[in-house]
Amino acid sequence: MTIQWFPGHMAKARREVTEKLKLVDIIFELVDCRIPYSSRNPMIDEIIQHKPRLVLLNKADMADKVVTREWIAYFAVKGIKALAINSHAGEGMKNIVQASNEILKEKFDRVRAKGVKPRAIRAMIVGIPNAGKSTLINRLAKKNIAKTGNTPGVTKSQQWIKVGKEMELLDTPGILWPKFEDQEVGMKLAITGAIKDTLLNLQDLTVYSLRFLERAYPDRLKERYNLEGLPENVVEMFDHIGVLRGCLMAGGIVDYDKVSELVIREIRSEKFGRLTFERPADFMIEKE
Ligand SMILES: Nc1nc2c(ncn2[C@@H]2O[C@H](COP(=O)(O)OP(=O)(O)OP(=O)(O)O)[C@@H](O)[C@H]2O)c(=O)[nH]1
Repeated sequence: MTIQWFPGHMAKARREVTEKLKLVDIIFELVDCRIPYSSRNPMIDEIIQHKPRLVLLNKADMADKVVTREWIAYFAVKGIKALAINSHAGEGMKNIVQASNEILKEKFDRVRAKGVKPRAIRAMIVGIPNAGKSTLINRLAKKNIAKTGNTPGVTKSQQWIKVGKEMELLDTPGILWPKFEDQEVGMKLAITGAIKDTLLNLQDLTVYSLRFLERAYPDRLKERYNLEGLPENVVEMFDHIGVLRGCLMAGGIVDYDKVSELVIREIRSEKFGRLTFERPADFMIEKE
């Protein structure tokens, strides 16, 4: 199921998150570590306002480690604590509890100062479809409560899940829409699997991805496709890959659809190693 983000659905999603905000002390804003800008909801600051938040850079196992550190520093400059996590393998889970305690320390110290023993921290996860919300809930809960899937939009219908003694997590995450109006953002959402390929032209996505690799990871691209230099024209690159990998039609003509499927599959299956599709330096002047 793909969520259709019509204006009515956006308003409903916003209302639901705003309602749940009242129940919690802290928001876990889950984003994809490979696209920390593009996988954020465009209205997130306005929606969560002054509620304390922790940004969780999920799928860090697939992202470029060097760039991940840059993103953590970028958020720190904005006064926002960000952590790299891998919900799939359960890496970074303890850090989430620890960081939440630190963020809420003043608030809970005030309660303690009145002689009252503070209750557990209440948290909720907010993110765009396919960010890994259900996977993270299951990891924090240490058992399979939420339903997961690799198709965007499977998270369904609330109770509190205990995360150790110190935290309680809402079992239903807040699902918000991505910034898909921007075509480049759309490309990055598609290449990381946050939106379905069928929403875009696969050859366009491949051209975008090859240009990205040329710019950001030229050596990996050259090595993968035995390229001595980088062709000036992207069609030449398609032809080269097509011949090299046998993506041909009758008569030896290169099949651009097959080349596209191959390149996209290889990027997604980490044949180019860990990739991050955007760097904080690109966003120093806020686009929002
Ligand atoms: N490699 C890797 N994969 C992850 C990680 N977290 C989640 N995934 C995968 O990402 C896909 C989406 O995860 P879900 O937990 O279903 O995402 P969701 O945000 O609940 O998705 P919706 O229900 O669409 O809102 C699944 O295939 C997960 O296995 C991670 O840290 N690393």
